[in-house]
Amino acid sequence: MNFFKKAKKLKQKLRYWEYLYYVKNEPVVSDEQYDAVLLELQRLEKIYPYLVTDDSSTCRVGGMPQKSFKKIRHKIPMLSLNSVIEESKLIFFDKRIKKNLHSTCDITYCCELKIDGLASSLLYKNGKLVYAATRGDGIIGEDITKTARVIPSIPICLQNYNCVNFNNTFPNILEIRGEVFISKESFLKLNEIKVQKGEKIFSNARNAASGLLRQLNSDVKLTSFLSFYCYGIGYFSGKLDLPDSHWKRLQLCRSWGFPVSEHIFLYSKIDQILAYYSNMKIIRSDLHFNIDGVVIKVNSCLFQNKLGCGSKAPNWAIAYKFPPVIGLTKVRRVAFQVGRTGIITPIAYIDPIVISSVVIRKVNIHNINSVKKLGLMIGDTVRIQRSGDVIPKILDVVMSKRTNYAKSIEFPYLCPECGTKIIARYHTSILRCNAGLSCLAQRKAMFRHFVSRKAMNISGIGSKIIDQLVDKKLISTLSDLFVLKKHELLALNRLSMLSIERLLTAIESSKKVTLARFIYALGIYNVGESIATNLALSYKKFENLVTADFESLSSLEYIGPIIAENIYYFFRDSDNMKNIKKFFEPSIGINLYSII
Ligand SMILES: NC(=O)c1ccc[n+]([C@@H]2O[C@H](COP(=O)([O-])OP(=O)(O)OC[C@H]3O[C@@H](n4cnc5c(N)ncnc54)[C@H](O)[C@@H]3O)[C@@H](O)[C@H]2O)c1
Ligand SMILES: [Zn+2]
Repeated sequence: MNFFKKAKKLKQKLRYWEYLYYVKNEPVVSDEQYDAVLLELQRLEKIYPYLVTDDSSTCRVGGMPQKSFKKIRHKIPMLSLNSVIEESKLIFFDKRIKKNLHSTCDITYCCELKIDGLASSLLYKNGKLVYAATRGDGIIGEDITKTARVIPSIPICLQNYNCVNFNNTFPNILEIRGEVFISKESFLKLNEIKVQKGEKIFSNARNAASGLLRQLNSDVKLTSFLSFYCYGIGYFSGKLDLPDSHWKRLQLCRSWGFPVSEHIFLYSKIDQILAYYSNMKIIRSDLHFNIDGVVIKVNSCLFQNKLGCGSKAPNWAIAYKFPPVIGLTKVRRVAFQVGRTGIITPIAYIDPIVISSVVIRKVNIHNINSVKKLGLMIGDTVRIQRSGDVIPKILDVVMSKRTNYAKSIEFPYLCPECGTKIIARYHTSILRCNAGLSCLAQRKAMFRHFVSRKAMNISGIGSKIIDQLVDKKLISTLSDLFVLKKHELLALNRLSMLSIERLLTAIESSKKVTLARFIYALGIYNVGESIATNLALSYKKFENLVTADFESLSSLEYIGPIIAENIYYFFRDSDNMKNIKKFFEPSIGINLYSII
């Protein structure tokens, strides 16, 4: 692949992940995976500067504002931060600052906690809060004024605590910037409430803060779980001259009533900064909120102005992030789970372990090659990493802790669900039950996928109901779901009349669906959410996709020939087409009302 194509692919991938992370609040990859791809793009763009375009994630603040919100244009852009994990890169940052300021002396830095929440901007006119906005894409943010007014630590009116110098006067216009977050305790409470309500829990505290802050109709009780820390002043105007250093400005903000973290220190020697970082890493677990690193900022506002900003981040600050959290635990058993496409995945059941406030009980090991590579045995102690949000992963086996009782893992020869002989493609490391939809595990998985939130989003129909419906042969092809009758549902265990009514309403309203979701819901092999969205955008109409020839499909940049072939043959299969036709018959009437 030429570099231009490669860069284009990386940009598309990053943009899609950003959409899921910032807009949908549903990341599908870990922060490390995202950062690794961003770094790959950065490297490519450094060697071939002509690859740099305005829409590249290396130049943009990722977080396009959601359509459903009123928009607010920031008075000055709200940027992100460049970040480093290695000590050597932090040292290099200090050197670069000195070089750019033509200084041989030490520079004073204001060192702060990097709170893991959402950047927000609060605008005060003559001391009164007039609006609040998210960072959005850095230029335009989402209007969150209503929600911000309910957050207890956000002052509605500025105060004047111990402020001798400013005589009860405030800037006419003052824009405060800070992080909205949820404390560890409130996060747990919030998820308890969600469990009680039978709703999906938030996967981590940042997600929870983002979810609560960006509610369209804010629930006052839940919103009051949010907190705010101020970390700077954006725009200001009026007669007042503000102090000339970032640290003094933070003190002023504190005196106006804004919460400012206590863990803010001024240092000029790099060794002091490294020690600060190490200390914060130690006290991190005792803090009542999550941090994912520290932020080092040039303290002098004059120097900040001289150093200026790039399109994505200021040149005068850097986030020095903590490495991901790792925990040790034991593997108790390994089960083999049959997925929608018959692929059998080893799942390690572990002694439950809490990492970043989430209990982890099982870890997906993907395929038998990974089991072999890890050299994993039952009873082994393993290191588990849960990077930011998403999926936990076994990093390695702690061999020094292996005992004589460790048992080797037996790979199955028969499908654990239907007993069909497994096609053991050991060379490709994939185990697969080829029984297709006659393997009940696969049929159930197909329905679970179809109703899932990112597909048809039919709430109230969980795995247990699907299992019963399939076992009782009430559904066998996807369209059967739409012709389920009340009396059939009444035959299921534990379903009240009310939940049946709700379920039927959910099924009915799922008929109005976007083309992208519908394509994804069909469960074509290897067509995930991203490819489904791209297919919808490319073909615009379902008929166009159905009739697309192989040349057209394989010319798409975002899929390779194998997926193109899967899609092509999926729509050439007479059973598939028979079922698809049913969706659009008047008795069901699926309505593809928009592309994405
Ligand atoms: N997993 C995914 O799919 C995915 C997708 C997109 C982004 N990400 C993650 O998000 C990161 C980028 O997000 P980002 O642009 O919000 O950057 P960031 O979170 O790495 O850093 C910038 C943000 O830090 C916050 N912050 C906290 N304390 C601060 C302080 N004291 N001073 C100044 N700012 C402070 C502000 O909100 C600021 O906007 C990536 O590095 C990646 O790890 C993950
Ligand atoms: Zn099977």
